[in-house]
Amino acid sequence: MTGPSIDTTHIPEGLRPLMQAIARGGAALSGVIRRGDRSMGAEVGTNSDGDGQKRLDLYADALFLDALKGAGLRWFASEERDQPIAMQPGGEFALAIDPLDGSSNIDTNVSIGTIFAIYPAADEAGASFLRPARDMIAGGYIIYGPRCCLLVSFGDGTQFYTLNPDTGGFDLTDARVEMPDCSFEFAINASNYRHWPRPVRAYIDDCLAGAEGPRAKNFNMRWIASLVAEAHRILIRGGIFLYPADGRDGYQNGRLRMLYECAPIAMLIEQAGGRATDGALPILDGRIDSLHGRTPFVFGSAEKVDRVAAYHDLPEAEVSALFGNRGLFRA
Ligand SMILES: O=P(O)(O)OC[C@H]1O[C@](O)(COP(=O)(O)O)[C@@H](O)[C@@H]1O
Ligand SMILES: [Mg+2]
Ligand SMILES: [Mg+2]
Repeated sequence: MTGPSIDTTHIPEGLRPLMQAIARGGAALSGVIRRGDRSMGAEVGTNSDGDGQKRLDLYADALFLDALKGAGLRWFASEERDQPIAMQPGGEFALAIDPLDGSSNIDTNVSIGTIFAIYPAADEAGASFLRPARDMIAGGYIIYGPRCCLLVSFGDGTQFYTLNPDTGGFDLTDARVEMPDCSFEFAINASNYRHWPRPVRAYIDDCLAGAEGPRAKNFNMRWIASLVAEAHRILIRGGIFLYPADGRDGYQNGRLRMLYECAPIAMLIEQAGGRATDGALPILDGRIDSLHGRTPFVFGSAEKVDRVAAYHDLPEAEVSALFGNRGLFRA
């Protein structure tokens, strides 16, 4: 793939070819999404984890695999593939990707995205990916919304780029995003309330109790069902996102994947001044032990994420108390 890509002024030199390839892939995918071929939302298979795959999931996976050829990658791991793929033998980097995040929104023209994490390559694919999340060299996402934007962190702040429709390249919008916290919004799939662990129920109960409850504040709720879109909103105006473990079969570690969903989003959020945990411990302190492994995920404004962790430390009597009696958490 050739053509315009991304303003490289703030991108570390060694990562420029790879970031240019990712940007070209993202711009190309954005064009396909904009054209709106309705067959892209069709269910065409299932991945190794049993998740349904839409035509656009597989199209995006193939598109990025092709776009990243010759960009210094040794290993390519994708949500849509059972095993990593070997790329250039001398490549310096290993890239894990969720090529199309938020697939349930394809048909409805709601924002969807791509998430990626870049690690230093080891001789084996396993050693490249199954390592502490803090080894990540870069984490980022592309959001295909009313505007197409690319956010990336190389470990020194979070950078924000916007696709320029006139040039087809990504222009720098903000070299260092700082997440404000002007929002009392939480994002969680509330239909799973009955399956949540008690500390999560207690936290949400207290938000729902509003001005009359222990938080003494009215909260607002959002659930887009596209992790990238929730992350983008929270980076722009603050708030909190939770996808906890729950009692449903197969949800003992929640729904979201550590390698190519939670770890890169956690890096972007931390680097913008926020916090990202599994409910208690920082995601980036976690160690990935299987390619498609899941983790409970809580991220957003530091104070809100810390408060969720504190609910996990509450004595059982406090967690079970009706919100009005949860004395420790009066605003
Ligand atoms: O349908 P649910 O359970 O609310 O889950 C929504 C979550 O699932 C996801 O769509 C999973 O990602 P994929 O679409 O890449 O499988 C997230 O983007 C989103 O946060
Ligand atoms: Mg996803
Ligand atoms: Mg996906």
